[in-house]
Amino acid sequence: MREKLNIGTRGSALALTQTRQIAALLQRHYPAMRIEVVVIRTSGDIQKDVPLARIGGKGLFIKEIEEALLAGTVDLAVHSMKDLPAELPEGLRIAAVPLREDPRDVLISGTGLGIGELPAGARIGTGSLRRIVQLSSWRPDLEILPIRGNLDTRIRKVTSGDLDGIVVAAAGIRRMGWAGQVTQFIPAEKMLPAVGQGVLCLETRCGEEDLDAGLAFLEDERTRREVTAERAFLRRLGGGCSLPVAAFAEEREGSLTIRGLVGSLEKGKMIRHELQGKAADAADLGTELADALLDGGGRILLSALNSGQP
Ligand SMILES: NCc1[nH]cc(CCC(=O)O)c1CC(=O)O
Repeated sequence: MREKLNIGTRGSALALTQTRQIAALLQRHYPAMRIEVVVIRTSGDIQKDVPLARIGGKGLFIKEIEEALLAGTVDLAVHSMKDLPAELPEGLRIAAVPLREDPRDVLISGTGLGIGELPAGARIGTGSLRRIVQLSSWRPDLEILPIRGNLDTRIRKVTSGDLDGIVVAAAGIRRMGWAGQVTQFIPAEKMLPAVGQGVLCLETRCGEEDLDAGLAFLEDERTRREVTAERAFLRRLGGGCSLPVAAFAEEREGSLTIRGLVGSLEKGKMIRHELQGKAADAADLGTELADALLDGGGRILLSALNSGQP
């Protein structure tokens, strides 16, 4: 392995925690290596107050980090897989996919009541179309309010009483060591996770085989196949993280089950589908699931979304 490694990351508390965890694993594996964490500001960090669904671009938390990779300023980038668009820029690759953290969403509520028990009109914060669609299908009587910002500022909206609850990813909460604040771990049946949720992505430049070989000890092959299926699904739908779509693959004993969902702007309306097949055919299963959803009404839902009609 190399003598020196520059790792690029966003500067949010969660991104830094994730990156430092990877850096610590690398340092333990390569005690003599000099590792530097380089913080890079991304467009997503700069445009802090604009709802993500409105900015709508793909890879807002990624772009500047990928530019630094391509320019050689950093040799490795650590991202949340969920923030990574389906298509990678020419010249970059996913070198390693570590073991998936908890893929579920969680509710943090001030009163300790779960989604099923919240009173009508309870004010719940989330900016993600995927969560809005599934929440309003489950509990059309809740008031859903857009929020953005880092995890700690979101949690403060609950402790201050501004909101009755927020829905965020379990993985971020667990990595920060805040699982004690969770009111409810929401089962995937009720809230299908985003493509890649709970997974980290180690991205490098193509053609640096020594580096990729040196990172291989961090790879979890099962997580890689699950993410391969989910990202093939996303690619077929043409998506980034701002579409109201969800997909969640789970591998057991060589068999892969992938569940997908496409939502609409019409309150609570969504379509779901599920496929099972050989784990070795992960990418094909994801693509097939996307086609089944597109043909089963998803194409109309997504085109209405692009034209701004409900
Ligand atoms: N930029 C949003 C984002 N990207 C990754 C995570 C959580 C960690 C993960 O899913 O791996 C979050 C925050 C959230 O959705 O609560």
